[in-house]
Amino acid sequence: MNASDLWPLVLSLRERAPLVQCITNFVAMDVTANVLLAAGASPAMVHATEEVADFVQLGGTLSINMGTPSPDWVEGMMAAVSAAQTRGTSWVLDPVAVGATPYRNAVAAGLLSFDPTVIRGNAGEIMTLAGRTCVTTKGVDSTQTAATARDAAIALAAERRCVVAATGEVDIVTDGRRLIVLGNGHPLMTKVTALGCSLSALIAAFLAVSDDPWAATAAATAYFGVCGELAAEGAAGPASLRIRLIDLLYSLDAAAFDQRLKVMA
Ligand SMILES: Nc1ncnc2c1ncn2[C@@H]1O[C@H](COP(=O)(O)OP(=O)(O)OP(=O)(O)O)[C@@H](O)[C@H]1O
Ligand SMILES: Cc1ncsc1CCO
Ligand SMILES: [Mg+2]
Repeated sequence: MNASDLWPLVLSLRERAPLVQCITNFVAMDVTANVLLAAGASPAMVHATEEVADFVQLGGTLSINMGTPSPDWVEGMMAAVSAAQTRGTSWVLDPVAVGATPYRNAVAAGLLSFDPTVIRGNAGEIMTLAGRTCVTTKGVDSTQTAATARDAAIALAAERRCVVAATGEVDIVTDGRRLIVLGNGHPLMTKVTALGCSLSALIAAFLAVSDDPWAATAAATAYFGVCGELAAEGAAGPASLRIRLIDLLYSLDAAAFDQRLKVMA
């Protein structure tokens, strides 16, 4: 995998503007919708139990994020993933802070039973889902490095027959057989909330433009990492990083992507 394998998916996304249905948390909604629009996708934040299954029939992909769960929202998530499974819709699970509380663990287990196409989490979340740790997550932020999560990510992907992305200082994307390690991004990205949540939704957008969920997840993660790194380098702090990231997702060109992409393995 290199830039010339991944970049065509970025172009497809910009050309095709796929619909991405998101049930995400209160913190992430605005930045997620803006990230998707800047990258060329068409976001819809739709969570009411009464309409989520009908919305799935419109033919978009789906991103489910359990960052601020409550019973009525979880009911909507379950109705959406059930409809997605029946229709064969590709969907992404972001298991925010799984391991932190019994409630979150139960929500994650319920969602997992509907076979996500991709699970994207930080290292602590991926290790928890793989049964490698008890409570090592510090709320929504990870206390683990993605490199530590490598074996857990492979095991989880194989067990669940899905793609797993474990993000952090390096990003690992695996389907249990194939593995790519991406070295882009910047530590300042951890000072902006919900960038991981936004990446999960961006992965859902890329799922719409590729038949290979592993390649789609790698492309989304690489593109986001390169844009985040470039955004951080010119930023005065977290707030300007956020704005610059949205601009770069909109304007990044093939030459800059090619020059910056760090495929480490
Ligand atoms: N130390 C770091 N160095 C470089 N890039 C990083 C670092 N930590 C996170 N990133 C990048 O930030 C983005 C979000 O990943 P992260 O693992 O922080 O998600 P998260 O913990 O789920 O975030 P959130 O819950 O706030 O949405 C990814 O693109 C990742 O590569
Ligand atoms: C800060 C925060 N709290 C619940 S979800 C969320 C966004 C980052 O995951
Ligand atoms: Mg997260």
